[in-house]
Amino acid sequence: MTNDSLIHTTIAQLLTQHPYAKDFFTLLGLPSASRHDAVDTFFASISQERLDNLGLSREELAPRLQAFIAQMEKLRTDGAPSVQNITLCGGRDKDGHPENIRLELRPGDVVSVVGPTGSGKSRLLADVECLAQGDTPSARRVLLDGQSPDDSLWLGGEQRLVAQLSQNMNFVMDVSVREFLSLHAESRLVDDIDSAVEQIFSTAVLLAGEPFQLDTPVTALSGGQSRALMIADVACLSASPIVLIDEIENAGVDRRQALDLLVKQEKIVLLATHDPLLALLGQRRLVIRNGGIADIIDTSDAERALLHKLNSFDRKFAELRDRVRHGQRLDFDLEDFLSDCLCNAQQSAME
Ligand SMILES: Nc1ncnc2c1ncn2[C@@H]1O[C@H](COP(=O)(O)OP(=O)(O)OP(=O)(O)O)[C@@H](O)[C@H]1O
Repeated sequence: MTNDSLIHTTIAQLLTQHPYAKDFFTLLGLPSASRHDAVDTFFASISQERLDNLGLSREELAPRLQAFIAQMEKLRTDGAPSVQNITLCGGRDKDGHPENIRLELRPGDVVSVVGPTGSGKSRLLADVECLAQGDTPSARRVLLDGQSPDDSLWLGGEQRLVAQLSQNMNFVMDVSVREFLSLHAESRLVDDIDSAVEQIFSTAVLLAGEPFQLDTPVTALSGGQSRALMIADVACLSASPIVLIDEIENAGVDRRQALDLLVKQEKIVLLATHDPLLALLGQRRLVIRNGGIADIIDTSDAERALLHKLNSFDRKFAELRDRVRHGQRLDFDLEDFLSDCLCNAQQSAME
């Protein structure tokens, strides 16, 4: 739309084509009665005092509106920032010893980050998050498509390359799950907000295992539900191609499904964990010792086969957790329980 045709159209028509322009008009103090006015009529009716408060001249309004629409359309059509690979270039450990690694990760890669408490797992995730360039305590560098990222990538907001899901997630907004998801979908300029909200919500409920409702206030969600909601949100809505997860074991989330979901979206996933089942879900694991990557272990076929069997043990343990959660006693025969576990494991190994 040219500047000229834009200012002669009615605000109502413009909002049908570009719903996000509502924010622009609201800032200028649009009363709902003015929606049937042409854009230029509305611009002419804005008081000089309001323009002075906003630091704008009347002549600037039309070009500003056009630039705003162009920028929003660009965001809408550009979609996710794309990355073919990231390269992690070693820095040094806590004693200053060099970390001799150069690790390339591609979309769909899941890498676990393992190591004792305090060894530096979170530091590694933080280095990826800030796209470190030798400027963090570990002196690591992160390259995007083989190059140092350029400054435009530190824009933040929704075009961010990296999404982080951390263990401590507290909502501070007093809104319902529906409002929270709608706001996010709106800010991502999603066309069909209701379907996006439904999709994220049903995925989150599946992951959480414990049902909640669309009108539940986000502040009333349990730790596991909040985490499930954020994982579903990142998987279904976030444009970020890199996802960092700091521990999902204690959150009552179906961890396997959560990871599968992220992998299907062709994200690069780095997952710090102490849990053997999660660690084995990655194609490889980075072993952190004293602040440095001490080893890189590729998950072997034997480990994958073991994981399959251990998962059936885990499902049996999940039944126990459920019983405890529902206030039941754990009075069962241990021998029977173990032979049940083994039988399931053998069955799943044959599938
Ligand atoms: N290479 C390094 N050089 C200097 N300091 C480091 C390095 N790696 C980690 N650290 C520092 O060591 C401390 C512990 O690291 P971090 O919190 O990453 O450990 P962690 O493995 O995530 O621990 P936890 O399992 O308890 O979450 C932090 O202060 C971190 O900044």
